[in-house]
Amino acid sequence: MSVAANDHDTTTTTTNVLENESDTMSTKLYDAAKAEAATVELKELERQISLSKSQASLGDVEQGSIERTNSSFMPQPKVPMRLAFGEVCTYVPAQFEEPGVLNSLKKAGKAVRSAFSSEVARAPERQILHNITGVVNPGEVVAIMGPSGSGKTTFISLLAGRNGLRTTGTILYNDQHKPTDKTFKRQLGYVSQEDVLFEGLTVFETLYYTAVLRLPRAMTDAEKRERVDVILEVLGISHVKDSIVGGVRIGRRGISGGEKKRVAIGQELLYNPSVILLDEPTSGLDSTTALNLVHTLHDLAQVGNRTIVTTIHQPSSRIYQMLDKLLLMGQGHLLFYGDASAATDYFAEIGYAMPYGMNPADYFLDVASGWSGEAKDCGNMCVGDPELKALLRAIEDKPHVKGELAEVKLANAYPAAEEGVDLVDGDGLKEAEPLGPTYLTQMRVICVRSIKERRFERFNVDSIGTVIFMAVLCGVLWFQAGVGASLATYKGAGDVGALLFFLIAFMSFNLLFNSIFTFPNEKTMLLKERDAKMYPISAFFFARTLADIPMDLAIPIGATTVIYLMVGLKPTVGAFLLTQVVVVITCFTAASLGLLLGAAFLNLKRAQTAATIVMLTLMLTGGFFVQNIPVWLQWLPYLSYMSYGWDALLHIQLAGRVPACPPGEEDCAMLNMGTVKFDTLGPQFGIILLMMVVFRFGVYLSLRWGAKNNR
Ligand SMILES: Nc1ncnc2c1ncn2[C@@H]1O[C@H](COP(=O)(O)OP(=O)(O)OP(=O)(O)O)[C@@H](O)[C@H]1O
Repeated sequence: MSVAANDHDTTTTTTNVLENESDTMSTKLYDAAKAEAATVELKELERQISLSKSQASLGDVEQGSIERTNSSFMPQPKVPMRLAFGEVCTYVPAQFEEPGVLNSLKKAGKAVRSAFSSEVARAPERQILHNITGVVNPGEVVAIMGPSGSGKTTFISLLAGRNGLRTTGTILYNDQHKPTDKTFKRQLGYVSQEDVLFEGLTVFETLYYTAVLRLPRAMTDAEKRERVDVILEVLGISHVKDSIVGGVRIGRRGISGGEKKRVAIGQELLYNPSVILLDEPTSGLDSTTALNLVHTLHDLAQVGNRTIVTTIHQPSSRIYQMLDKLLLMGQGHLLFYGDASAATDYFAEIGYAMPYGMNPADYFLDVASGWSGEAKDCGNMCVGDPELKALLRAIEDKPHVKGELAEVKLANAYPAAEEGVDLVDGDGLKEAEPLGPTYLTQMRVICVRSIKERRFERFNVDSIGTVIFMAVLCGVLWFQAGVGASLATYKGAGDVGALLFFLIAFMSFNLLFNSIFTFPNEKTMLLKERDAKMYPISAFFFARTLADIPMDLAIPIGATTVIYLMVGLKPTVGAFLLTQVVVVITCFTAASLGLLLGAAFLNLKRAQTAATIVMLTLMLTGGFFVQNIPVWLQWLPYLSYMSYGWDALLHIQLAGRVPACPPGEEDCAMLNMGTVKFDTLGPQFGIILLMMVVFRFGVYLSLRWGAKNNR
């Protein structure tokens, strides 16, 4: 069987690490029971695979060019979900809101004013969804169609609970779960329009890591791998399982656009959700690939009793025939909701008969665009289009309301479950929800995944090359400047002081500017995985911190060793080790500051600008360049971690080795070296470490609250 556990060299190490994790006794007992259940499920799967493969080959013959999918061997979701949405209206600000601090202050001011006034002041808004109502039953595939800008993405993201716009009306699953409920979100599979994938991972790794993060801890590693193989089979991407995803960021081509889309769908299918919501899964695909994909969705809905809603741009007539229900939208209005096969008759009834031989999907898009068959100056998207108004009037006069839509009114009557409040578990959802991976597993997977994802990144190679070049250049320029004889003069001591400042400044520059990339680059992935409640933000934070440690250690230690030997700094083991420790903790503090700026802005351009300003300020006030700082700015050097690092290095390398000062000029040796603030090393270490902890805590807070507001 092709889904038997395979050797995957790249993931074996991780697996071993993950397998070794020890849990508590009670968890083990629970796991054992679950594992038994999972084994039975897998055996059943194996039986179904062979059955369905023979059916699939029959299907190939029957359908000619259409490749039949093997979705029937996917395990069935435990709780079928009926989706009901009633009178959904959504509003956006009528005007673009200028981002920035000033605007935020203005908004805060307005909020305070309105809190004290009886009138509720609301900024002018534009309504983008108008009373969207309908019911989707388990086993159905509903296609949301409409011209560009008609509100498809807005609506499907509302169904997925991933849209923060002001919305009225009701969206309920099984008449009780709101899509935004934290406990329920995991039941929803949502595939967004953009492919949010790690470009540096292979297809198998992408799905495997998602499996470990999403599937119950009771499943063994082999079972998770088998599940991944099943998904690869179902989606027809087994042949690219060891290819990298690829993309612009890593500068490598990988799998095709259609394959990427299927990997994204696979990530959602892995945990076998009852509801799958897809935003334009067929865009960019050729018609046959698109047909195959819709065919797979259709199978998944029918075989597994899943509820599937997908937006679709311009389906071919063959795809259209495969849809169960059509939800047609035009400028945010619901134009039709019901059996896709009944749409043509309905539009003919209200005076919009489809011309003979036309693809119904094309015709409905024309109708929804307010197209009357003649070209207009403003194209087909005129606001207040008279044709669209006429259509809406005709629909209002003779609505296509089936009996089940009346049920939505009932759904409206249900009190919506408040977020965070325990659900009345009428459909057994809670019993169906097994324990996810442990915190330690989450951290390990995110950490290993980050290290693997970055294996293609050029900037690592570039930055190592830059550091080695600069270290050798320093060694040449200050060659043997640190030997005892050179230190016999104030000038010689000053030279070494300058080198030590350069060492601290250069090393921390390098790490700070490398680390500001971390979070802006992973922002979309973090938001996606956070939305799916895959792990707490702290697991991501600790894992990313761990993943950075090898590089953050290797670069400074390597460069400092080269410089130390070439310059001939203090030749004792103690001094060498202390110098390394000072450089490393200063670099960690700089990296923490870089992470903080990246996490606070989550926007590379702005983070880079902020980093340049902060870094230059810290450098100028670090004590080397300016000694007579204006009184009102004299607090600044105390914020410069560079000044503490440099101070510590001066102490280690020069204390007691420079010539004695003439009477009355006790500070002469440090004349060009700022002011040595402490006679011992402890306070410098303490302050740098404290700064590091504060910056890291800031990173955590920024990720926790910042990510939500940076969509
Ligand atoms: N956050 C927002 N702020 C302002 N306007 C918005 C916002 N979200 C959606 N809109 C507006 O709502 C309307 C519907 O947008 P939506 O993206 O849902 O359309 P769509 O049918 O998915 O379009 P397309 O097929 O081109 O993706 C558009 O006019 C869009 O400009």
